[in-house]
Amino acid sequence: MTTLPELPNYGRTFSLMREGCIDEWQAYVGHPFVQGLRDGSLPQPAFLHYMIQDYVYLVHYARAWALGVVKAESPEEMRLCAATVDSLINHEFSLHIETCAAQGIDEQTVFNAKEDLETIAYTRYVLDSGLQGDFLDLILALAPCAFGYGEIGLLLKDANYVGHPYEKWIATYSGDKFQDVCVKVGHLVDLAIERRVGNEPTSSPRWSAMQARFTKAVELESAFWGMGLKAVK
Ligand SMILES: Cc1ncc(C[n+]2csc(CCO)c2C)c(N)n1
Repeated sequence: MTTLPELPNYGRTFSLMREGCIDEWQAYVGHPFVQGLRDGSLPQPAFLHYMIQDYVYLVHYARAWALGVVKAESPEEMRLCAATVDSLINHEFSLHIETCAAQGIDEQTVFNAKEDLETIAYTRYVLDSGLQGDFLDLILALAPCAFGYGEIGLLLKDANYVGHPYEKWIATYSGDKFQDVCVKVGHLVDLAIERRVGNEPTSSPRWSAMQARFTKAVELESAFWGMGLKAVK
């Protein structure tokens, strides 16, 4: 795995939280599944299993952003969450639907796929963060998804080529459109924190719980990659 020329610029919270769980973070973005995507050695059945579970993940992830609309406390927060729900449901499932369709699996079948434990654990953790907590708890559980795949996209970009077995996947996450989403999510998280805990968030009594919320989602991302690899063992 090559090292990043510099850290992606997804905002202040991203840098702080990433540093606050650097071991868990590196296990996530440098996972053997990601190495296999990079060099193309990941077996196709593992990728397909992951993509089916990831479709189910995205369905619940969209539900969690919809909960963000419910929990928002400013017009800007509400609009950003509503726009994310729209873009997830109406646009971002296409990579998954196309990958599965190429293997003869239609969308309804994927929608009804039996969930692996790792999928249940991660998605329900995120939803419960929003149900039990406030908007900030929810957004901190949602954030590692965007930031991590954004960083992975940049790490894998130079390994991509026409005809790479995972060309589309790498192109999706390293592309400008997705990188822009990460910047927007980063901005939303920074604003959400400023509004609720102020300009010196690390001095807030809430900081350690906030970091723990983020770190748990990072660990659940690693477990999700592990689920993909287990499918072929
Ligand atoms: C397990 C898992 N984690 C992260 C992503 C990446 N992702 C999915 S939707 C989206 C947009 C964020 O608003 C991002 C970054 C994924 N596909 N699967």
